[in-house]
Amino acid sequence: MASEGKTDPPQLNKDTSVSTLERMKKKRTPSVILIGAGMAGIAAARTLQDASFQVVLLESRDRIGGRVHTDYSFGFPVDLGASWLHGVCKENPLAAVIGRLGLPLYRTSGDNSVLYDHDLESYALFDKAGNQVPQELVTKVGETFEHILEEICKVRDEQFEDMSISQAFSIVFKRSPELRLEGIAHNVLQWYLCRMEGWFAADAETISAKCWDQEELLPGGHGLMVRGYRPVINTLSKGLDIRLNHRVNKIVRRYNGVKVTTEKGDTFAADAAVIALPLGVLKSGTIEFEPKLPDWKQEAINDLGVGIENKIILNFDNVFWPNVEFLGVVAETSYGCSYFLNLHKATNHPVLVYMPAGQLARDIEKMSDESAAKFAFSQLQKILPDASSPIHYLVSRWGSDINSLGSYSYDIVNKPHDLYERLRVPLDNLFFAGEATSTSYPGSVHGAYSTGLLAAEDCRMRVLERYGELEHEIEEEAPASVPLLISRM
Ligand SMILES: Cc1cc2nc3c(=O)[nH]c(=O)nc-3n(C[C@H](O)[C@H](O)[C@H](O)COP(=O)(O)OP(=O)(O)OC[C@H]3O[C@@H](n4cnc5c(N)ncnc54)[C@H](O)[C@@H]3O)c2cc1C
Repeated sequence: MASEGKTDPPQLNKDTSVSTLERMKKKRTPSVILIGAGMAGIAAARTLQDASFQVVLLESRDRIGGRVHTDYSFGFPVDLGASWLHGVCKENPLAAVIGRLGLPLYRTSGDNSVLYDHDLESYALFDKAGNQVPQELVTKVGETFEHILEEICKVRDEQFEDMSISQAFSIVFKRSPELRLEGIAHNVLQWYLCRMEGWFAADAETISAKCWDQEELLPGGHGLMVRGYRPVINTLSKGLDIRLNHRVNKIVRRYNGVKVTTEKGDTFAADAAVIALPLGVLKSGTIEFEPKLPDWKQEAINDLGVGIENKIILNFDNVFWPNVEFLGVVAETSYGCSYFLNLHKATNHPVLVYMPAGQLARDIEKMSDESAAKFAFSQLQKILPDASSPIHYLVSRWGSDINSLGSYSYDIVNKPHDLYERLRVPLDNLFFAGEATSTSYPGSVHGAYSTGLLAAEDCRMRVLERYGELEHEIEEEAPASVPLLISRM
């Protein structure tokens, strides 16, 4: 049992007879400690509790959900963290939960598109003087941007060494000077780059050209969770033993179990632990592991990238902007560009969401909330000089929040894509989950969810195997054995 206090899991004496041992094995309920009550930790806890494990979930914040954070202070839900379901299709690991809850989705893009694709989305882009960029030009530059990305794939396939997306851009421009656009078209191209940087929460100078497209894109396009992500978290966490304000700072692993200690000195012991902490927290070195993590695991933590994207949510008393999904300001550099998601389209509430990423997000985090909101509003005034001031605002700080220390993971230049898998691989009775352990869907909610399920299953198998219960389970549940398909006799 995972118990608070200074208890270790039961130790077996050397002279324990086999029959006593057998009885102990049968009597004990397998136990697990989950660390981090984000989507991954909650998914793992739910699965293990449903598999009759004794479960305790330790969470450092005074709330659950982690980087899923729906705020209700405006009188309606708005997401400060994740807000899209990437891949509105039945193959999405979260589709069943979302479907069962009847939660509405608002699609902002079509099949097989990443967020910076232009199809199906409606944009209104403006220059710094407030002149709207003609729509044909926006579409045309969008096509050029896609063409450049195709050329980037050719360039990187020819080279052994990795390079950044911005280096790859330069090579493509040298080879095909006609793709290097001028004037306002150049600025629109920078805006597309700015959207791409938002997707990775990182600057083009750091994103790997070899790996930028390695994640798996589910079909169905991207759907905004109209009522926020919170109902999903609430449903999955029902009935779990969650201890809020429990910041873990030490994890000890022994052959017969794990011991987890919090900042306040509370100790929990169990057969196994699932670590579902953000990559940024693991990178910070604030969690002591005993014994130390092996080099290959520590390298995965060090070498995976973690980017920053934030949201500055502006609530107005009326809608005075065009009826499009995205409003954007184009500029000479991607750093100078900006965009707003028009939540009014999806939710009917007069809300615009400003979303800076990479260095810009880092710079804005240095400001007070008030200054950050003013900055976002000043960007809006470039488009609409007569814009009325927001009545409320919310500002996220995912980069400096000690509970996240970053928004989500991405592939940095010169580092292999298999780092996600290395981060996931268990160490004895320690299992790892979280978006940064997902090779297929890193940086997403459904990715975090599926890693939680996977870690739970690995944990269940290992712990039950240890107690010899897996054999019984298999005997009981699958009496008629199905022959294995063996291709070589
Ligand atoms: C601004 C933003 C926008 C995003 N947009 C989208 C989107 O539209 N769609 C999408 O699919 N994904 C999006 N994402 C990514 C998505 O939110 C994450 O991939 C996912 O929520 C991560 O879940 P997780 O369980 O891996 O980590 P987390 O949700 O971060 O959970 C980890 C938990 O560990 C806790 N913790 C930290 N330190 C400790 C400690 N020492 N002891 C105990 N607990 C600790 C944290 O408080 C947290 O609750 C976005 C993220 C951000 C920040």
